Amino acid sequence: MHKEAELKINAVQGRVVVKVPASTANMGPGFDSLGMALSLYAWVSMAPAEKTRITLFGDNLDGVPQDKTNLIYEVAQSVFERAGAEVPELDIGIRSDIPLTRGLGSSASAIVGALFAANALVGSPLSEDELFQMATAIEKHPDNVGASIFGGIIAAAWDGERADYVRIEPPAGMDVLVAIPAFELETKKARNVLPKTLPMQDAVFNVTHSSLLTAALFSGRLDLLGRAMRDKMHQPYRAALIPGMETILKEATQHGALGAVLSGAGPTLLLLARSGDAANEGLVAFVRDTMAREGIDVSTRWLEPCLHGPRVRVVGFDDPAYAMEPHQVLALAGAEVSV
Ligand SMILES: Nc1ncnc2c1ncn2[C@@H]1O[C@H](COP(=O)(O)OP(=O)(O)OP(=O)(O)O)[C@@H](O)[C@H]1O
Ligand SMILES: N[C@@H](CCO)C(=O)O
Repeated sequence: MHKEAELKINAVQGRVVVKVPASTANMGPGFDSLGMALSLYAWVSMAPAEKTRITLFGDNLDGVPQDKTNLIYEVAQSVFERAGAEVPELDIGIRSDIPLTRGLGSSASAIVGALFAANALVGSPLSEDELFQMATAIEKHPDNVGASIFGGIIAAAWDGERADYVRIEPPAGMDVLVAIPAFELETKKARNVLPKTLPMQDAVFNVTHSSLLTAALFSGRLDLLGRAMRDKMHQPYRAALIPGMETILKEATQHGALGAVLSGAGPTLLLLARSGDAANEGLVAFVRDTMAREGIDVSTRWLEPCLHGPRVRVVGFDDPAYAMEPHQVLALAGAEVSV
């Protein structure tokens, strides 16, 4: 049992609300390593209860379980177990602007939201690093969870036992265009199409380009992104699952993008562009037209890198918001950018 937890169990008398950013993983060649937090969010509210209740809020959570098989409930229990606390019944509210199974880190945001909410609920006995280690062990790749926890860009490596990372401040003046196809693609399916081994020359291509990309991001060399974001490890194998992707990745820089990649395991495509560039409208049209020619409905959205990780707010018993239903607290949280 975690000693501090013995003293602090149920230290929070109220409801915890956590706001977590979405994330994009890989950034092209940095497979399972490079991630960036995005200005799109999910919220988790959590309070002890007599009987478990899980309330879903918004349009993006269709099919998410509302019983104890829910990912957020399960992850919360792993925090209590680690901390030596017992909170078997929970009142959980979930709201998400991050579409599920689209390559924008919805599962990572749920895991991170659950870890931070449960930890806060029992008095924060686990450090940020412990939460990052747990998140990585659950999600299996640190790029999404690292970005959601630390914000900005992270370069991470996990050897199956410990994950290490360095956070990079995103270069200024860079906007993010996401093109989200109307169809779902589970990470599991998109990993199953990858080969078990790679030709040496492709492995070398990825190591060199991932290093170049990390250094370019670190030093603000936006001019290098188009070439540095090329990949031979996963995108060529996943292209068959996402009609239009190959053309967009190949031609995006001719339409003004700094670089273009598959976001995480897809199917969302992510394009980096200079903020306020006159070419940006044309870039959106190029992406939409290319996908339309393949018969794919796509919704496009401009985002920014998110510079922070989870925002945690405790709604105490005397807070008027405490009497609200979880979804009302989450509606409130959605309106309050400071949460
Ligand atoms: N807020 C949530 N609450 C509970 N479960 C969730 C939540 N968000 C995501 N999940 C679970 O995660 C699954 C999606 O995970 P998956 O890894 O396939 O996609 P993703 O995380 O959106 O994409 P990627 O990992 O490529 O960025 C959902 O089907 C659901 O089971
Ligand atoms: N790095 C992972 C991200 C998915 O969560 C992949 O591309 O499979």
